[in-house]
Amino acid sequence: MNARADILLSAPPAAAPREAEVLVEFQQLSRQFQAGGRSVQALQEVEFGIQRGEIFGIIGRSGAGKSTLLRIINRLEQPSSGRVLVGGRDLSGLNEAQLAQARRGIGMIFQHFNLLSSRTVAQNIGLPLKIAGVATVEIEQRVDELLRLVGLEGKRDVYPARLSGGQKQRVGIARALAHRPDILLCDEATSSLDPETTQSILALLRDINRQLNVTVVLITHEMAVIREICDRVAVLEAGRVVELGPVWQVFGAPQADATRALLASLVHELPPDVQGRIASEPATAQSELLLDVRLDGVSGQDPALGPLVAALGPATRLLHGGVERIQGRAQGRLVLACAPQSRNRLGDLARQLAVPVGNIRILGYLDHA
Ligand SMILES: Nc1ncnc2c1ncn2[C@@H]1O[C@H](COP(=O)(O)OP(=O)(O)OP(=O)(O)O)[C@@H](O)[C@H]1O
Repeated sequence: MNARADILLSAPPAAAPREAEVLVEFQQLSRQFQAGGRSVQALQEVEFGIQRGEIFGIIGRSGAGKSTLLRIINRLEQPSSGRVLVGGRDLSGLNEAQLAQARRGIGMIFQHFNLLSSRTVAQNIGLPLKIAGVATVEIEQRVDELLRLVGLEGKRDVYPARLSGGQKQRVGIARALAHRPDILLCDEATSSLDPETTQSILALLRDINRQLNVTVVLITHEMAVIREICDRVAVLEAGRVVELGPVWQVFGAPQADATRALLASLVHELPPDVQGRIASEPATAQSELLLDVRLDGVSGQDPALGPLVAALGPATRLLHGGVERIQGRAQGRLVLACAPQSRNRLGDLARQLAVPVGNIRILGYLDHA
């Protein structure tokens, strides 16, 4: 699907070298809510900029303020104090018509797609244009371009109920791009999709970003998504930005406790496609048991593969690992996938590797559904 976005939708091509132009700027932004007679400080003195052309991630624990921050960009929420500039412009002084016009430059997609079930794919995509009073012929033409962009040419007249989750999100993306926005806000856009579909939607978002130079701002609970496509990331904790920087830096050497806690799911350094498929229970009979084995020098030997397979069964696979010898002892880590029944043989495995059984952790189950 990646190649789809080479259809440039009659937009000018992205300039090759991107200049660091700040497109969204938060200035001393705070937001309070009154709930049940008490005040909740959802955002506190947030101050940073998002550059044109980047894919920017916002992460944080539940309740940290991510949605509020995202929704303030297109004024679905209002700041209590401070300012947000979009393209150098403060949207707070605008009347309704001006705000509607400004919002056309900011598309948004959602976790649950928010499609109208009584409208076809084409009607859903064309709706923002219809509302804006665009002529029918022009809408038809634009909808065709957008259908090609998201790879849904064959689904023009289908109703949402007949689409898969990934296809629904493609419709959501097409609709969000109808007005050729500069910014695309993504609110947990892949959180209800399976790992493979997530990858294809991320590839589409990346293509849209690169080919159309649309700035993407996304919030997600999935750290693997941030690692996969974001250029920079901000970490929110109790409404404050506690860390911000390029993803390689923040994920490679997290400074804040909040960041370290969020990244705990990635410490095993599994490839993103594996990371996204780990579940706490086996989903199907084909699901594999995933083990993390720490070799901490107790064993004097490098782990031999034969006895390891003898303990866990012939279907055992090595997914990730590294062993080094320090002062003649094996140190390292192995991540193994094996048959779920091997769960009862962890004692054997510990004996074969000459490690305490506590060095073997069950990470979960790898789903192949
Ligand atoms: N309309 C509202 N009225 C009252 N409190 C609100 C409202 N919207 C958000 N809050 C509160 O503001 C804080 C930040 O909420 P927000 O939804 O922005 O966090 P979040 O990081 O997006 O959380 P999650 O990951 O769970 O979606 C929370 O304490 C939340 O309960």
